[in-house]
Amino acid sequence: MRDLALEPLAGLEVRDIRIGRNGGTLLNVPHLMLDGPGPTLILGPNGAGKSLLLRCLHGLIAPDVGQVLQDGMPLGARQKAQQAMVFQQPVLLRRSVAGNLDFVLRRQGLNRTARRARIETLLQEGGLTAKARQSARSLSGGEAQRLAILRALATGPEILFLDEPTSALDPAATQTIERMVLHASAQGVRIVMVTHDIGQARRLAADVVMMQGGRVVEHGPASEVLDTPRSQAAQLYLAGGLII
Ligand SMILES: Nc1ncnc2c1ncn2[C@@H]1O[C@H](COP(=O)(O)OP(=O)(O)OP(=O)(O)O)[C@@H](O)[C@H]1O
Repeated sequence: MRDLALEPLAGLEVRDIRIGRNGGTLLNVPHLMLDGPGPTLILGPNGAGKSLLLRCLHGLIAPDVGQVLQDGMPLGARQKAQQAMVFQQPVLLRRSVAGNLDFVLRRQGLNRTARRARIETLLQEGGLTAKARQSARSLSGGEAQRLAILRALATGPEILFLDEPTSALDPAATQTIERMVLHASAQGVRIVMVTHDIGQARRLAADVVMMQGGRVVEHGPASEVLDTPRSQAAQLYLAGGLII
């Protein structure tokens, strides 16, 4: 486990990334630094470029120009191996709940005894102990998302990206996942999460990135961005105005 007193969270920096398609700009971020304690919540209307930014940060998409740096180093295999991502629709293997976790732990080279112990801890963290032998495909939406998060955490990431992980879930399931996210954050994992839910941003975020039209229109402490937004785009979005 990371010693939080000695070791700061892994930092992310965006340097002038741009993505264009068919003559239009999908993403244009001159600079963005995520080096605070987090969690960072990315907010904005549909099509604002939130998922694209997340995918760039995770190295799933290479920008046309520009760079993403992790702790000052360009994203390479080593940096990507320190990151994990959870999608809106959890992607699970056709195995048991425990089998899904065992799969990633095996790839990390853990022996059988170590894997068992780690699986037990993870299942407890996610409240899935009773479902260990059940097929992952038979889980409810909230349970499946919990397992997806546990599997992402099983790799021991320094950075966890989450793309609207609770958008299809009810308040109770959302609350469980928010607790898991905050727990991971407290353990020293940098959290970068996309949401449409302003309440969720208030509950979780240390800092908020507000996006519109492929651009970051505001980034700052959650209280500042959510309570006293400077940009008109953020003011409208937070007031529930229709941004078309
Ligand atoms: N591979 C691609 N090719 C072309 N256009 C794309 C591609 N991926 C995303 N886009 C476009 O880029 C824009 C931003 O998409 P993105 O998925 O990042 O939005 P978002 O803010 O996450 O929206 P939502 O809240 O609806 O998920 C959209 O107009 C989308 O259609």
